[in-house]
Amino acid sequence: MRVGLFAVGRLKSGPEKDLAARYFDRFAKAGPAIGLEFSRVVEVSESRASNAETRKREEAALLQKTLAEGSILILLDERGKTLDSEAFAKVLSSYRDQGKRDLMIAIGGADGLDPALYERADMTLCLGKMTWPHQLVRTLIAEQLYRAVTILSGHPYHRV
Ligand SMILES: C[S@@+](CC[C@H](N)C(=O)[O-])C[C@H]1O[C@@H](n2cnc3c(N)ncnc32)[C@H](O)[C@@H]1O
Repeated sequence: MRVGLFAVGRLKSGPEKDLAARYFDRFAKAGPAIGLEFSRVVEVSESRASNAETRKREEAALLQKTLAEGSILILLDERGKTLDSEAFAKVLSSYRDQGKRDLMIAIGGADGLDPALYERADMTLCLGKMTWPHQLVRTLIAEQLYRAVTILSGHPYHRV
């Protein structure tokens, strides 16, 4: 199963971008052995429309364009479902075992994500009840993807 990320908001070169890239790279190297491949990071600029509803709708349209048919869509949202790392790993392996080909994880911009996406989404995932800036969210989810691979492959990176 191919796993990708859609992010509203571009990361400038710098430590946040480097750290996220480091975990995506580790995921890309370790994932194929257990049937998880890194597909891509799609980042789009925040819409410049004058009201939040329009901005979110425009950003959602860009996300919809990137979704392959039948893709699993996971939205990141502080009001979503909280999972521990083992449970998140199980979610990924369960979609993989169902034969899903693509999974996309989406991070919203300053306004959050468009309500229509919540109807389309397979899951809304919370990375803690506090609100994080999108730059940090990218690194957090990249690390959890890599951690999930280590959990599923029995690698000692993950210890409890
Ligand atoms: C700065 S936040 C936007 C907050 C916005 N006020 C909202 O209501 O969604 C940017 C994005 O980061 C992600 N995000 C921030 N905190 C999060 C958390 N605790 N768990 C999951 N995703 C989070 C979400 O995708 C959110 O759309």
